[in-house]
Amino acid sequence: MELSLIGLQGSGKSSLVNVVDTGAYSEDMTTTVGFNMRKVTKGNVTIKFWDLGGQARFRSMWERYCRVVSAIVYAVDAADPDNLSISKSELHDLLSKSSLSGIPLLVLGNKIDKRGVVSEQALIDQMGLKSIIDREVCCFMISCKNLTNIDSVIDWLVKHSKSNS
Ligand SMILES: Nc1nc2c(ncn2[C@@H]2O[C@H](COP(=O)(O)OP(=O)(O)OP(=O)(O)O)[C@@H](O)[C@H]2O)c(=O)[nH]1
Ligand SMILES: [Mg+2]
Repeated sequence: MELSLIGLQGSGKSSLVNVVDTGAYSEDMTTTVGFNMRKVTKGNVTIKFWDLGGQARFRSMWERYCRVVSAIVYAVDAADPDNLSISKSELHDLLSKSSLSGIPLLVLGNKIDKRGVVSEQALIDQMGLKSIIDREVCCFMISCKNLTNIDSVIDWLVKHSKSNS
């Protein structure tokens, strides 16, 4: 299956691929320029991750990398409330593209190991997730650093690879 990883810069997309692949968190990640592709095998499922750059100059290419995927994973820095409104508008812009209609969405509130994290309910509210009604939407609060809920993420991905490929 193919997946795309979207979200603002610094939300933890590359950290997530790393943790899902190797089970280990590394502090010294560098910002993704353009995109990276990484294939990860979990059990008998091979997942091709399109890990996209989150900086503003790369956001216009998100849609192109989402067209063929079985699911879109959208990472949010849950410890940075100031970023939620821009994160919300970028998400809703992306989902408004007709080429992406119906593709399941997994929203991840990352960095819950930090202080000042928003609650899952607040994240759902502030990201406007309840208004997304044209597809399946799921939300988990995670920490790549402490490996919190990474197993739930992997279960969700594996489940969606079976039903969609
Ligand atoms: N405390 C904490 N820091 C994290 C966590 N996940 C990622 N980070 C840190 O957040 C920073 C950005 O992580 P990246 O994985 O590079 O973020 P990205 O979304 O790939 O960013 P771009 O490639 O620029 O779009 C890095 O310094 C990570 O170490 C987490 O769960 N907890
Ligand atoms: Mg990155």
